[in-house]
Amino acid sequence: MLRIAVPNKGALSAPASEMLREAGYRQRRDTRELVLADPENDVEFFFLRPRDVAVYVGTGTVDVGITGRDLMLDSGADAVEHLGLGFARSTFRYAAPAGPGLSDPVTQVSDIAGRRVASSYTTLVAQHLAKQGIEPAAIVHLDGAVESSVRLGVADVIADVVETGTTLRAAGLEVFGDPILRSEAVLIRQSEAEQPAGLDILTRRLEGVITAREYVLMDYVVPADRLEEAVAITPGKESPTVSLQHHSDARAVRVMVPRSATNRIMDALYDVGARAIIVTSIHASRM
Ligand SMILES: Nc1ncnc2c1ncn2[C@@H]1O[C@H](COP(=O)(O)OP(=O)(O)OP(=O)(O)O)[C@@H](O)[C@H]1O
Ligand SMILES: O=P(O)(O)OC[C@H]1O[C@H](OP(=O)(O)OP(=O)(O)O)[C@H](O)[C@@H]1O
Ligand SMILES: [Mg+2]
Repeated sequence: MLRIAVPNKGALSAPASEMLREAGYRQRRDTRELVLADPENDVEFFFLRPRDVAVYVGTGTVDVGITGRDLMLDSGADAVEHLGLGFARSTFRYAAPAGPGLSDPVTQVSDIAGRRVASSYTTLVAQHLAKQGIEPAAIVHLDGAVESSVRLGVADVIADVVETGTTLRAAGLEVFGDPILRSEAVLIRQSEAEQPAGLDILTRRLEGVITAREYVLMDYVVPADRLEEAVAITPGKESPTVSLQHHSDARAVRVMVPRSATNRIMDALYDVGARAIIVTSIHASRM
């Protein structure tokens, strides 16, 4: 039975369970449940703190887990990324007070030398600064609400998860330097261990959900002499399916296109003479 760790709280918890449910697995109804067996699919779920998922996977106590790339790297656990899951995307960045009237502002990474940095991801920060030869005065570990640390006087700079930037702005902070890391939810497994039985099925199922989320199905009709132009716009994941229209010699095309580009592609297809362009959501897929 494949043992899968899933975050029990926080930003990753609901979308992780949602993805597993879409992939056909049982998920808990009550957030206090800590273990859930799904014998039909030969898997067992362990609901653990997001930070602890990599620790359990790294020691082999569970076979695989869902966590954030940032959390996995910060944990130092003996685990590797098996599959990017495409949700909980964020950046991990430095930020400091900004604006006119600051006597000695921090505006670039080298300015961190001699200052105090607060973060929940102190291993990531220490590694990043060490690599650049920058010595901070201190790296202060906080559990959360790191954005408040500067105002409250325990740090001069923070390194934290940024998605929309709303939390930073509310705290009067501004990012500086390049992102330390781009993160998303990932499925992880132990580094050197043999692939556990059942992981291939879980992987295909999750990939199926990701594809169904990222792509739509597009159908259109195009005059035969413009087919090549249309296919150049919609090359598909592998290749489009082209058939003959029944009452004319126009071509009917069915192809997968990235959901985010749907309208741009429809405009471009229209310009090369395609009509009856219809977009359909993909409910499930196995590529
Ligand atoms: N606003 C956000 N947008 C996208 N991803 C986020 C956001 N906040 C956190 N994450 C991601 O979620 C993971 C951390 O989750 P979360 O913040 O729930 O854990 P935690 O801070 O350790 O736990 P908690 O805050 O519940 O004590 C990281 O991978 C992080 O990149
Ligand atoms: O850029 P934004 O869209 O504002 O999102 C980023 C914020 O979301 C997370 O906080 P969370 O809610 O997990 O609280 P925490 O800091 O207490 O962990 C993260 O730690 C940032 O504070
Ligand atoms: Mg958090």
